[in-house]
Amino acid sequence: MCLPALTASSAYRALEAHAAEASKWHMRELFEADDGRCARFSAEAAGLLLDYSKNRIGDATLGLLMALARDRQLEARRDAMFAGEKINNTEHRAVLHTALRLPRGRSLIVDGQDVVKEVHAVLERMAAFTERVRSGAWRGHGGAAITDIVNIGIGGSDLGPEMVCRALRPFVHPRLSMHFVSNVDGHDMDAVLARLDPATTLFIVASKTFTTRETMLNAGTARSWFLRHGPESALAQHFVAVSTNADAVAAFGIDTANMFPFWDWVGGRYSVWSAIGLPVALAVGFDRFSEFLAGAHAMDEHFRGAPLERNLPVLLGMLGVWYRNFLACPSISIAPYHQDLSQFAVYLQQLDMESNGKRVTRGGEPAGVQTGPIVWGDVGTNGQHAYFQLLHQGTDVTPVDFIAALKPAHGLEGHHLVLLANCFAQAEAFMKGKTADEVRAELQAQKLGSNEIEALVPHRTFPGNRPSNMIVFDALTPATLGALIALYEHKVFVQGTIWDINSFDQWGVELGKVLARNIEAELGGEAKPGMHDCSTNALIARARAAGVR
Ligand SMILES: O=P(O)(O)OC[C@H]1O[C@H](O)[C@H](O)[C@@H](O)[C@@H]1O
Repeated sequence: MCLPALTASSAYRALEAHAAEASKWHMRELFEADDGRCARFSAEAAGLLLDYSKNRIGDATLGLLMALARDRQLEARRDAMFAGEKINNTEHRAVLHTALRLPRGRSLIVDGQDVVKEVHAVLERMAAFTERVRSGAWRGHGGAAITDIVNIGIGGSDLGPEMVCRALRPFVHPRLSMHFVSNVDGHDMDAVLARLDPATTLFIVASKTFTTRETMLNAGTARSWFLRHGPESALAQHFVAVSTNADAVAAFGIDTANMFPFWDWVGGRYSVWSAIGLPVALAVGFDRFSEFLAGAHAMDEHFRGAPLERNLPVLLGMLGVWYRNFLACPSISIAPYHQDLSQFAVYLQQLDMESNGKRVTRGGEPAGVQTGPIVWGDVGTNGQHAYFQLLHQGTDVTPVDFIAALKPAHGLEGHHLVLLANCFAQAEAFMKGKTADEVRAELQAQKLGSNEIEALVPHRTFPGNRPSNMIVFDALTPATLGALIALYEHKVFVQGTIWDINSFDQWGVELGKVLARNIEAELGGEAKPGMHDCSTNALIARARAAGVR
């Protein structure tokens, strides 16, 4: 079932040899020599255009990358995921976020159950519930319509719905304010509760396991706060749950009639398409939520059916492999030139780094090559005035994904033109750079003396040859956003397949959780301070002395 070592594959070795050659190329020259480069290195699907021409590649590079993808059985692996095979081998689970966006009427049998039927049964309940809340038919205990919705969840039970609600801001119901509390830090809950009227607030407790310490503590605090203002009999009007764990939901005191289920084959970081997306459906309405699912489904169909050479997730994924494994790039930066995508990089951090931050293969052998990159970024143009300096002139090469909508959702004159100009200019500057001769000519025109010119030349020279992808779409709609997220989900899958790692478990988050439980008991005085290292012991003692509780 596991693949042979990646470095042993002839396609990998051919790419190593090719990289030695390709690292001598400069993209400026590649563009000068080839007018057809942009047309050849662009592809379109599900409303997204991917222009990947500003990458350090030639036709041979792509040929070799696709050979590597085939060598790693990408198509068979992809089909196994879509078919519901238990590809999450350390948890013996299928990986079926793609089934969450299958249209009604399709069928997919997993363990004897038609998962599409189950999915649509929950979607129908979500549709009915969201309609009642949005229309005002669902009322708080004082008889008034809901005005504020607070999602309490963390990780995959927070990042997806929060990012999507922000991204679809222009579509949000005018009566509804959306809030997201994730951090166990009481400052988070405190700041949100201070703005709420308990009589018109609806809490969604969202947790796949319904055991996550942060979420349970925050949910308990929210419930106590509510009970200080409203009767216990009204809890059901103000608390609903989203989970796979009905017993724990009932034990918490939420009527399971007010629980929206999902399934163990939905990974937390892939769950925004499930009932975890309830805040999205409430905010923008069920029809828009359906469009969001349809956009992702369109990308699924593309990923399943398009030839590898024209396949957006495959291209994005294999370009990432090229930089990670052959050109030694440790991180990638995400630059959405769209304020409503302000949470997109944070969302991708969990999607990518929790999926591919693995050091062993599915068979438990050392991965043997670098795996998932560090993912970071922020919206443009803000990033330009913060960290783009390092991207232009730092010692590491960081590939950038630019993301831009051609049409804004606002009518403010002039802004969008300046925004897009900056986006395109940054990508051009990364690619072209500025040579020493260009700097000299510029400074001579300013009549600087030759000594000063020579002193400034190294500082003002840009090496260029810095890669970027440009992802462009017409406007940020539910459908486009669905396609965009699915594009990155499948990109992560492509890379996990090449590296032969399990992209769908996350054992790395466990150790800290266990240690925190121990220290929690010690800080609370329920357990004697344990035999930690002297640093941890001293920190515990200091916090106890400060009276932490
Ligand atoms: O939804 P929950 O079960 O509360 O889990 C919330 C999050 O916490 C875990 O520690 C995992 O790292 C995440 O993958 C998950 O999304």
